[in-house]
Amino acid sequence: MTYLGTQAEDLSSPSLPFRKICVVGAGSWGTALASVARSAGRETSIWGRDEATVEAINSRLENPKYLPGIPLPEGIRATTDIAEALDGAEAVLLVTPSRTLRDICLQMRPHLGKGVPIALCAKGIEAGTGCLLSEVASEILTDHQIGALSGPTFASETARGHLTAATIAFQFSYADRLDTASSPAARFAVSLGSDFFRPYISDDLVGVEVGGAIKNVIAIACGMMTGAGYAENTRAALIVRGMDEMKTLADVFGGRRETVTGLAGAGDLTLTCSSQTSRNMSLGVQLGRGIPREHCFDGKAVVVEGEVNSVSVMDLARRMKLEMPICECVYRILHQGADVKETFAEFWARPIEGERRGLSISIDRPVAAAVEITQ
Ligand SMILES: NC(=O)C1=CN([C@@H]2O[C@H](COP(=O)(O)OP(=O)(O)OC[C@H]3O[C@@H](n4cnc5c(N)ncnc54)[C@H](O)[C@@H]3O)[C@@H](O)[C@H]2O)C=CC1
Ligand SMILES: O=C(CO)COP(=O)(O)O
Repeated sequence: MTYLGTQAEDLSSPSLPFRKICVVGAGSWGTALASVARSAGRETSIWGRDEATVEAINSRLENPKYLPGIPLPEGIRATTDIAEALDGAEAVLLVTPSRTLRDICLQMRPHLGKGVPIALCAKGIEAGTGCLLSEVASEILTDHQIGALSGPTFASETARGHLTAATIAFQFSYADRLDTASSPAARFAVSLGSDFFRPYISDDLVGVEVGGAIKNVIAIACGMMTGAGYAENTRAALIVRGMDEMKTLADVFGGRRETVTGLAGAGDLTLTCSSQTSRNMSLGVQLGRGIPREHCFDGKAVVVEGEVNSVSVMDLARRMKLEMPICECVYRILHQGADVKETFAEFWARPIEGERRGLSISIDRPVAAAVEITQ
């Protein structure tokens, strides 16, 4: 089996799949991942806090609240009891929204088996502390290896069995490097891989997490500009300038730029900025069309990670004196009442600058042209 390294290595021991995987969180992505694990042949449990959802998964093989009409494979055991869900689990996929992470880790801690690795599947940066989610989890679950699973993965598509690729990242310990096949990343990959789900392995946890956290904020920006009438050229430009902001943050945390151009960075950014299946993009489109926030999604509460995370990202950017102008536009519109059209008009009228950071050029534009945008 060949996994990591610049030279292909032949590993004598094959990776051992986890016997039982516990998915914590029975929303759309948690349910889709339980389906992935079960379809790959794993014993699979899923913990959810909603009795009705748990009951429906067990009795009807469906999650009517989050993935209505999508059949789940037989044999997923759903429960509202976290101790029962974690009992005997050799690995955990943690799939509740980013703001709940600290609390869920504390709930899980007494029930986790010794050394069970945990892959975080939420996307974000903790509000207040500016910590990556892996830093939060590592602080609480000190005896467990913490990694992340991320990539261009709409839950409804994955659950329907559409081919999906994702990155599974864990920092590699010295022992992992000696025996790559036994590393948590490799074991998660062989445990989840199937004819429709293709995991790629990475040892750049930070790069993967930064990609996931920033892409949602940029997707809101793309949505806002689409809703406000900007065209495809502008959206493509925004995606790539957004990737530049990912690189800025990856540099600060010690992530790799090549990860930013991989599945969990460019891949997820492209997906999320191209489709209103994305809740982040969709929120942006609605706001760009002038729909007040309280009326977006017909007034329903929907998890929009980029909305909360624009606060933590900007907080971090300010503290570290980083320039992240697109994230700043989103923050100002969402949280300071700035106008969508005026804010993005100002953004595109910034002084001319080098495409690459570090190429130190800043030229004031000679003419301030007023451009009327039409749909
Ligand atoms: N839906 C998708 O396509 C994908 C989502 N993600 C990420 O997965 C994470 C979860 O999102 P979704 O599953 O989409 O959300 P969702 O809205 O479909 O479900 C949220 C789930 O979290 C639970 N929850 C909410 N607050 C909780 C709390 N305080 N304690 C315990 N459970 C709580 C809800 O009961 C529900 O089961 C997010 O960070 C999202 O960015 C990542 C990849 C794909
Ligand atoms: O992360 C996702 C796809 O990879 C889901 O995006 P949304 O949270 O915007 O729906």
